[in-house]
Amino acid sequence: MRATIEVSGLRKRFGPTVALDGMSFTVRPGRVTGFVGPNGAGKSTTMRVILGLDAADGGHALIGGRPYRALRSPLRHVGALLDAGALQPGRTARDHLLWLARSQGLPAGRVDEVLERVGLESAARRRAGGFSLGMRQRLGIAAALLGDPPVLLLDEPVNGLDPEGVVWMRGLLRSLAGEGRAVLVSSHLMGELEGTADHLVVVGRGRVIADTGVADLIAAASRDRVTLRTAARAAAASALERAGAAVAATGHDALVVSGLPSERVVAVLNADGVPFSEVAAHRVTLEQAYLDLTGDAVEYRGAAR
Ligand SMILES: Nc1ncnc2c1ncn2[C@@H]1O[C@H](COP(=O)(O)OP(=O)(O)OP(=O)(O)O)[C@@H](O)[C@H]1O
Repeated sequence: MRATIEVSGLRKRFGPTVALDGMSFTVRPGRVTGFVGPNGAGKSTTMRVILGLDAADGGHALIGGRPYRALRSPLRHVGALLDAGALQPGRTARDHLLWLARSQGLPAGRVDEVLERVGLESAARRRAGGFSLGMRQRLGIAAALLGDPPVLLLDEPVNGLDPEGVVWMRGLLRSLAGEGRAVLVSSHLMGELEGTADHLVVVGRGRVIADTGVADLIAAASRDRVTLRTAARAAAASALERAGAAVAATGHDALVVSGLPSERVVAVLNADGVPFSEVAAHRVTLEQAYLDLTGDAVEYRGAAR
């Protein structure tokens, strides 16, 4: 089976609310694709439609070329973490996974493998009802991995994880993609995705705003941004603003200058006799690049009501 998710022209309304308005993108194997956008942009609805939990009004969503409902033994094709709270609190972690394996015709031997992979071996015989949110997330991931699927969909997997758990999750997602799986991860934490995702699908108001490599997005947003070190911050800022740049202070002797290439920044400062000690290319964070993309576009926020 091909390790891909293809979403094409999905439309979905909830009464007067347009949740999906022509959502289209492809998740490719061997990389982590971040799925991001403001609250209400349609991320969860898209994931639910991919997994056959919601029916779309139009368009289609395919896993390895087939709709979810046409998959036999779906856990072998796609693993999902949508709601880590959805488990029987009285069951032990191991029994929960054994029940799931049995119901899907998967070998019971997989249960101990996935418990080890998510670091829950020592808690395997404890009742899941007493698990912390982080442990529930790990158990949810274990369930998603039970069928060794080539495609994974994870909704906010770092939610509720402590810093150690976040580092662990990042490593796990990287290694799952390294094994050639297609990994789609929704998140609100851009800082997290910066260290994890190779690719980003940015959505707003039920459709795709940008479908881009993380490195390309950061490079594009960093273009014409320089960091300037100067003891004469006020004089530098006014000279550069007169030349058309936007200037922001980032430290007692540092400015970030946007809108002018570094050679122009140097020329403007020299022409005004403003001293400086350093002009360097500025690399924006993924969060800043994302805000550049979505921040000024009110139309991308929320769904039409
Ligand atoms: N079952 C439902 N009934 C009514 N409206 C719904 C339902 N599910 C989603 N919506 C609406 O559809 C739109 C898209 O919601 P969705 O949960 O897919 O967005 P999201 O991008 O996942 O948001 P968040 O980041 O807050 O999780 C929102 O306006 C939401 O209120």
